[in-house]
Amino acid sequence: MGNADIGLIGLGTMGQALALNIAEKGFDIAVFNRTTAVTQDFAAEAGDLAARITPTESLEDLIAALKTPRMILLMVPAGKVVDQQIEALLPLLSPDDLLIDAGNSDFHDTNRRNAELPVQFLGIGVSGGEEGARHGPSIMGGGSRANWNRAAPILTAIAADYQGQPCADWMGEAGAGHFVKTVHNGIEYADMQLIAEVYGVMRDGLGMDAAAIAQVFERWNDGALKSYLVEITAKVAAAEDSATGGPVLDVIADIAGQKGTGRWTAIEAQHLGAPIPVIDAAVTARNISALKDRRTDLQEIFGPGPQPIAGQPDMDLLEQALTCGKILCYDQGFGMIAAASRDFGWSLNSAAIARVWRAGCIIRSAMLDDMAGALEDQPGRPLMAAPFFVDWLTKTQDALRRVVSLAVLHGIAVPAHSAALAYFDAMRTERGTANMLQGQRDYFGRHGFVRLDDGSEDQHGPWAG
Ligand SMILES: NC(=O)C1=CN([C@@H]2O[C@H](COP(=O)(O)OP(=O)(O)OC[C@H]3O[C@@H](n4cnc5c(N)ncnc54)[C@H](OP(=O)(O)O)[C@@H]3O)[C@@H](O)[C@H]2O)C=CC1
Ligand SMILES: O=C(CO)[C@H](O)[C@H](O)COP(=O)(O)O
Repeated sequence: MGNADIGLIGLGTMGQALALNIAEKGFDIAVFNRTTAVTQDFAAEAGDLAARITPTESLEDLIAALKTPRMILLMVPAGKVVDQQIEALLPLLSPDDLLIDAGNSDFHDTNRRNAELPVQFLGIGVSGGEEGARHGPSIMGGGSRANWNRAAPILTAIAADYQGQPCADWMGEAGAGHFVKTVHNGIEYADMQLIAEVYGVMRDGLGMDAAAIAQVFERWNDGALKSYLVEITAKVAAAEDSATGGPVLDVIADIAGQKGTGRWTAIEAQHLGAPIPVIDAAVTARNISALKDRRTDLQEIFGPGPQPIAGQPDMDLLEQALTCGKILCYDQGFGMIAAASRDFGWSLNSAAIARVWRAGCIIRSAMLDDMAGALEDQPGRPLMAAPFFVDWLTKTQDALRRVVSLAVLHGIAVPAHSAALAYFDAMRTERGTANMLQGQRDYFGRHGFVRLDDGSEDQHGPWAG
């Protein structure tokens, strides 16, 4: 039996940063990577922390380096790689040993692994990118409470700290942690898309250059929108390209990558019947961004969409529209979490989730603390019905309406803002238009409808013949 408190497999961007973080917090860690040279370089560059790190070159050596019962964290790409890695480990493990999958796994896979594996298992969502992993990520745990309690001393020690509280918590059984991380990433996509749309209005509608745009986002980061994403937006906009001397932004191709978690959120929301149109719009916007050739062709046919907006730029209007869109996007994310909690029997605690997202993760923001408070005060109620957010939505909805109108009239695509506004209007409309859908369904398929006047079900209209 070895001395290491935990093992880590996968010394990529996240694995290396997590391993150093774990060592820095005083835990002995043994590490293994498929490519041995990476392990050797990592150990050689670990500096003062090297004393707490045991580099190993085979899974057998890794296992031998660990205290029993063992705890091993996997930080490898999601999907087949996780299954293959687990398969390779299983013959070396005992039933009490605990495997922790810390990558961005599909929560359905985590449900399956949790049910099937002959060892202990946790699926945890880790957010914060490389910097977060190194100095304090946000951690969303899923699996049995007992297994969480086993890993919690290490996971809470390495997590981000929000005013003395660790941003690491148990979300629920089985795949609950990876589910919450998936929704986190869906919100991340939406938050980023809302920001990118405001950038588009500034650049294409108002003719602002990257430096001016950077200054606006920097200022906004002192207000209601204070957040990591707004902070880095200002930095991205301000950065200079060494080759051209111009803004880096101007040389970055307008084609967004995506590894799939935003798409998973959109797909899962459809299964749950949970409306998340801002997240859907953000995923679709990334898909459209990838159709560069088609966009180039169509611009030649129709001419460019965006036209200059005349008049004085009103940055306050944009700030309020972005704030309004953001609140509505989070309302949708927490609505989806509530739907999953009901359907999967997970008892997900929305306020606790908001608390875990307050620091360390990519979507961390000042507003998440207000959200945690609002969700705590009114469990089971939508975020947008909480008095604090009712005030915000009341005072910013007009700006959202005006920015969407201006953008639409000037050919600037703002799908996430438009989706947020349509959601707001639809959600506060008691008498919607689905009576027409029901009439159509009954007309062509005798699907039946409910009568409003007496509540009778499976009624049919007078269209037979
Ligand atoms: N990057 C980020 O910001 C974040 C990433 N994540 C998630 O963390 C996980 C790791 O991401 P990241 O560190 O960025 O990825 P990297 O690509 O930087 O590293 C991948 C690691 O997995 C190992 N690996 C790849 N394929 C295999 C395989 N077939 N068998 C064994 N080992 C393999 C690589 O080893 P080798 O050196 O041999 O190639 C490497 O150590 C992913 O699930 C990702 O989605 C989560 C939050 C944030
Ligand atoms: O999980 C993350 C942040 O929270 C990862 O950075 C993830 O890769 C981001 O998603 P995508 O690559 O699809 O933009």
